[in-house]
Amino acid sequence: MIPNPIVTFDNARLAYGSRVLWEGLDLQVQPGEFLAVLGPNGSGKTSFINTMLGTTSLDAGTVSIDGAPVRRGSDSVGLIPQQRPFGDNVPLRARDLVALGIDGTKPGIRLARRAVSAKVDELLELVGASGYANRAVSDLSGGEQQRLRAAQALAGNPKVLLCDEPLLSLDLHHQQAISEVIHHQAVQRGSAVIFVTHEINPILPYVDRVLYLAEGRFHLGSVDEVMRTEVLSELYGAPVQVLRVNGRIVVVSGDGNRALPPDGHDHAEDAGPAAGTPNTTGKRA
Ligand SMILES: Nc1ncnc2c1ncn2[C@@H]1O[C@H](COP(=O)(O)OP(=O)(O)OP(=O)(O)O)[C@@H](O)[C@H]1O
Repeated sequence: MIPNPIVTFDNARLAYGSRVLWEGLDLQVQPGEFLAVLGPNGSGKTSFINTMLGTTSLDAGTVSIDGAPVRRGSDSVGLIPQQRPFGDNVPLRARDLVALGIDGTKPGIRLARRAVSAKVDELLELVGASGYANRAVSDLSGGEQQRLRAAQALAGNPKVLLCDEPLLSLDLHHQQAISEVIHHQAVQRGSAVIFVTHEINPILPYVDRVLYLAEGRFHLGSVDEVMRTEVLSELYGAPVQVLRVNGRIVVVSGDGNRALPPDGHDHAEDAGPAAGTPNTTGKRA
């Protein structure tokens, strides 16, 4: 039996002024599903996440979580936000930050201190952060802080786990480890994972479907359906080649000379690739 979807977009549209980011989006995400969201800078990936957090409103259509209209601060939704360094004045240790994900926003459901501490230890271990559990958050590197954000989001065991470029500042080893932890959350605990990324390769083994946003349009389907030369060329309105190299996906600009990340965006050159090619906190909101 197919379970009820946990996230449902119905004929959804998001525009800022005259600029349409996406429209006509019908999407149902099932518990345990892993959805990757790709697209070039400014295509609307973070805005898509924000509509599920209730911090950005659709201008047509609906989005619901667990059968109810989206609302801010829902316990059903967890977020690993885009990386922003914590300021020097954050007076927290690593373990305090993770603990906020357990009891920070739930008056009345406080666990005994010892239980919280054990749970924090478990989460720190999961993301490979036990070694700096007692250090001040503001003294940690970007990647170390990002692993804590992942632990904090997992602490609430959310039905929907929103991840906004969670691997950005991580080294390869920790990209792999955090991807595995997030996949485990989907498979073992049934969270629907919605994972915004510029780099699909670290999560390629786990992705069930891809939502690719570009040029005010989108394409939704399996990796094999979406990450294809014809599909991405049509989406961008310019020639792109999608290659598989040693199990990795490489997107190459239309002239075939330059490899781009799988989102088609040339991060080394923000003006975009060669002419004629695609240009390409805590806990809950
Ligand atoms: N509140 C807002 N009002 C007007 N424009 C906005 C607003 N929020 C975002 N935008 C614009 O909408 C576009 C999409 O932004 P968004 O952050 O969703 O893109 P993104 O795909 O996540 O980009 P990136 O890959 O760079 O993180 C951008 O051009 C951005 O400037």
